[in-house]
Amino acid sequence: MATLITGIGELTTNDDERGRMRDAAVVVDGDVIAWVGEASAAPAADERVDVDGRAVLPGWVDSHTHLVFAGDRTAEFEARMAGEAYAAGGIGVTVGATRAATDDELTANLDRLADELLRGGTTAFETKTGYGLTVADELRSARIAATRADSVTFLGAHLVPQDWAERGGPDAYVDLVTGEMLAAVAPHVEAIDVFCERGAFDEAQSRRVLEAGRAAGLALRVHGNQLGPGPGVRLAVELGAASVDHVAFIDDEEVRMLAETWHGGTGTVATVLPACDLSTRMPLAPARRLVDAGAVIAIATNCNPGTSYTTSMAFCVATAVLQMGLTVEEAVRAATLGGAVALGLDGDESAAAPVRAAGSGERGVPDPAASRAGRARLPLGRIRPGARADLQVLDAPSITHLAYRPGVPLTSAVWRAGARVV
Ligand SMILES: N=CN[C@@H](CCC(=O)O)C(=O)O
Ligand SMILES: [Zn+2]
Repeated sequence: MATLITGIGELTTNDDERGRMRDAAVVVDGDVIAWVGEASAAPAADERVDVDGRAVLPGWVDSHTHLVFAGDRTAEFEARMAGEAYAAGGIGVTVGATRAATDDELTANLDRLADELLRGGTTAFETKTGYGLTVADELRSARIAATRADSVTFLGAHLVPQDWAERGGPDAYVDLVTGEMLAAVAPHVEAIDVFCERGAFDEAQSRRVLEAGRAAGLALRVHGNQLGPGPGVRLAVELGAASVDHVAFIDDEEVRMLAETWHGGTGTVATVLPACDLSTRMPLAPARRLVDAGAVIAIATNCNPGTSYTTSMAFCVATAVLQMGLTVEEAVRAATLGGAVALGLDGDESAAAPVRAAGSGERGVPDPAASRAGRARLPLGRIRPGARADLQVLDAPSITHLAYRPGVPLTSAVWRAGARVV
């Protein structure tokens, strides 16, 4: 059934050919965008929805979340607001609660947060394992994640579990992550990630994890330069990662390296996580410097109970404009198309492929076994014919109101894969 969405005062397409349009209309047919143009030239459709001059933009694509977890870290947050610094060890609190939770409890929590994302206009999201840290718990986390996420990332290298201190320590745990754990989880995920940071995994351990993931045909992601300067950005660029995330402590040379990855058509996305920077009282990632240098950025929530317990992409976009110096257009593009590019789901050759042969500039061919069931992937992040029909309506005349009226829930209607869900 085809639906004509008309009366669009301002349409943000992210499509280089169409840009931002006034007095526009969109036809949704099945799960795809079938037509985009001037409302006055719109074709007939089975159903008609008039948004009465409101702004329409693509659904948010949240490319960095940790939604398979149990428990709460309010006490840690209160201590942080009283001056205590964030430390990776807090992850262990959530690991304990997650291991103790049933599948139903983890699924219910994921559903609660996925529904919250949707109500806020997020029509596609990635989520990670990483609070199980045993083969069985990482495998069940990946399976539960796959029930709702558009992309799943294996983060067995999130923290060295306490019980490994006397079982050979970090290197022995990395043997498990890159061996039995990866073999079990790889068929259920699209990417592998590592927390390359003091208190988590060092450069050599991170390299081992990423190289094992690449050999399994997975896309690479890195939690890098979050708590201080470190090897994460350089490692991500060297190994052809799809994204390096956090990048709060990054120097001019690392900014240049990230921008340079895009000179050959593919590249490593720099994902900024504003809500996490604020919640951990860390410096905000230099999004303005990254964009000015020609890097491709994404904005994501990093929703997790430890450092960023929010599902609001609108809050992250407003913060990116008000505090990180981005224009509204840049922030909206980073929170939609940027996320899609980071996930290799924007449908364009220019995107970071799920797997990129390191250093060669060539695209690796994703190992079909590495992505779940080889599901057909409609392009995300743009409103143009052939894209998945993911769009949101703002109760506002323009996207500027996302920053002009920060904290106000402006998303008033959402279509996901052609179905109206809000
Ligand atoms: N830094 C690593 N992982 C999460 C934090 C996880 C936690 O503290 O529970 C992050 O991206 O911020
Ligand atoms: Zn994270």
